[in-house]
Amino acid sequence: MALMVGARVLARNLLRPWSRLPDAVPGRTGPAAGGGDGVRCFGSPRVLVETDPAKGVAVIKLKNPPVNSLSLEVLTEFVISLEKLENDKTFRGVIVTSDCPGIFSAGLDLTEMCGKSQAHYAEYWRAVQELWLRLYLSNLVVIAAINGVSPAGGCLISLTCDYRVLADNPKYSIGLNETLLGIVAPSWFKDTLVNTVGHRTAERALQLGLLFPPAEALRVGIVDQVVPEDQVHSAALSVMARWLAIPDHARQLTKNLMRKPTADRLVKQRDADIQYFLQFISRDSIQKSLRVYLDKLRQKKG
Ligand SMILES: CCCC/C=C/CC(=O)SCCNC(=O)CCNC(=O)[C@H](O)C(C)(C)COP(=O)(O)OP(=O)(O)OC[C@H]1O[C@@H](n2cnc3c(N)ncnc32)[C@H](O)[C@@H]1OP(=O)(O)O
Repeated sequence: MALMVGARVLARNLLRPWSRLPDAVPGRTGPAAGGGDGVRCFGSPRVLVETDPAKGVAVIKLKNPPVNSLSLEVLTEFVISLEKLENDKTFRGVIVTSDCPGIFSAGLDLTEMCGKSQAHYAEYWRAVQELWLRLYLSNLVVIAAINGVSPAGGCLISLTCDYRVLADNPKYSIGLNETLLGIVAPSWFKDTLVNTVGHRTAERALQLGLLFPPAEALRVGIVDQVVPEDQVHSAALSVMARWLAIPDHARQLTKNLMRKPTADRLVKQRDADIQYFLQFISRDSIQKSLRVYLDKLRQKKG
């Protein structure tokens, strides 16, 4: 029942025409919209989309202050934005970045996984799965312009992209640090990391919950390029041009060839994966670990 409710809510959100999103920001054009002539902006307050139809490129900027945690709303709005871009033949590539200074994304929203109902957990997890599947198999060229720290779910978003550019700032670490929270990265998080850095590096990184600073992130291959902070966007655009020089059909089929077997493993057992998540996240010991971790984050300021 919980699964049906979750699926219904997500389906309703996904099918909702863009213009009727409650928070939709009307399209703006031109320099005032934050770009040069012809740059159009649309999106929702938490997921901004700037498009440059002439270049066929869009920029998705996560804007969920203070830390761009991936709440249910963010996940849903992200999927809707991506779907809208994919359905518009004008666009061939998208850059994913952050509008929150110093933070790419703090990962999954811990408050969505703590002290909530089973129905909520199911709905939330289905939304996490949906975003991963959409990004991982997107027909668009997807480049991550990582302009801030990127733990756990933030790292996962980057790993689904075709190429990762990281800003060279020692504070901007990236990795799947789930074990540090006393939780376990699901198998498809693990698969995404293994496909990027190889088995041994992934095993060590996952067990130790490693967060790699830029130079090390480049060395192990969790990112493809490290550039000065003020060049992240221009570097992402240069990389995009290179990827867009390849004929779409050949690149898309090749991407599918490389990624479909991994995605299919989740697609074939989505409901079982949700059930596993429900059982895991509902355990008293896991809820306690998450509460302790959240309290520690909150007390940091005091
Ligand atoms: C089968 C189960 C699998 C589950 C998989 C989970 C994958 C995940 O993604 S779990 C999330 C893992 N994320 C993290 O470990 C990151 C935690 N956050 C941080 O380390 C820091 O916040 C930061 C380095 C990202 C930013 O540090 P900064 O000093 O700028 O900000 P803070 O003062 O720490 O935080 C501000 C504010 O935001 C709250 N917050 C931080 N992270 C999260 C989060 N992931 N979810 C929800 N809320 C978060 C933090 O508690 C502060 O809240 P208050 O303003 O209320 O104190």
